[in-house]
Amino acid sequence: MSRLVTQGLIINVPGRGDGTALNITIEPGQVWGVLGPNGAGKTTLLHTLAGLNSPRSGQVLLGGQSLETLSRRQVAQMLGVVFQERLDGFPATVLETALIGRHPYLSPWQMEGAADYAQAEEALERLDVAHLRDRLVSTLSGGERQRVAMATVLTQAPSIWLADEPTNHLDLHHQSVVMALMAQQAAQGSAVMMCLHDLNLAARWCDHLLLLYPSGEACWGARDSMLVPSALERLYQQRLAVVEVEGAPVFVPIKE
Ligand SMILES: Nc1ncnc2c1ncn2[C@@H]1O[C@H](COP(=O)(O)OP(=O)(O)OP(=O)(O)O)[C@@H](O)[C@H]1O
Repeated sequence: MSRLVTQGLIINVPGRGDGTALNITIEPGQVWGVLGPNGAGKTTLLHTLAGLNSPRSGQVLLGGQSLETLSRRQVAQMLGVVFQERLDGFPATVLETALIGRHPYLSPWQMEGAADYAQAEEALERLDVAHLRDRLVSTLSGGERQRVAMATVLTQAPSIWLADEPTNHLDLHHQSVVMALMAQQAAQGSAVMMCLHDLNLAARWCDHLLLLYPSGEACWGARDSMLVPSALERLYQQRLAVVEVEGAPVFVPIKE
């Protein structure tokens, strides 16, 4: 299992000062949530951790090796990304899309085998989209597409998950399904980091949080040390009321 480490990482958000250098270790078994308002740089951070954006300075280590020294194939065998925006215009069925998750393990012209199909079909079941296996992804609803994207990364079976708003478009039940899946992946030894807009899902399911401010300032640590109402109010520029439900805090915006 691999850990993800950032050393003095400054993400490159155009026109913004450097802010806080990120020195973070995401250990196998941990579930990290990245919180911050629109434009704070959450997606930029995730893309930088995946090697899709270059950092302004510092570096990212994947399984002890600098991301820059690894091939895309090596990266894809360790790290899976659930993107916020997807180009689903390519005409592929749900099953064909999930099978893309096996490509990092196949040689260029190798066809997927029975074990690859079994893994993809199991992932589709897990995300409640098996009944859609022969449908074109372009014909699916927003929530169905989101679940297919999750199933594709589950088929990839990465030891590090980076998920950008994985509960986007999902109804309440499927939000829980996805968060439980992330927790289960971590319990099985993966390291998970996800950007979330829902503070309450983060409070319930994440064990570590990174708060990212629009200035580039950041702080991170164990969940309970980060869920400080005054810090969250400053983060979102929004007054909050806090109640406790089933042992977890629930944050509600106060009507101004
Ligand atoms: N190519 C670009 N050129 C100029 N500015 C950019 C570019 N890409 C991103 N930005 C800016 O960088 C900032 C961070 O964007 P990013 O998408 O990382 O934020 P975010 O925290 O994920 O936001 P959201 O919550 O809205 O998804 C934003 O202000 C965005 O407009």
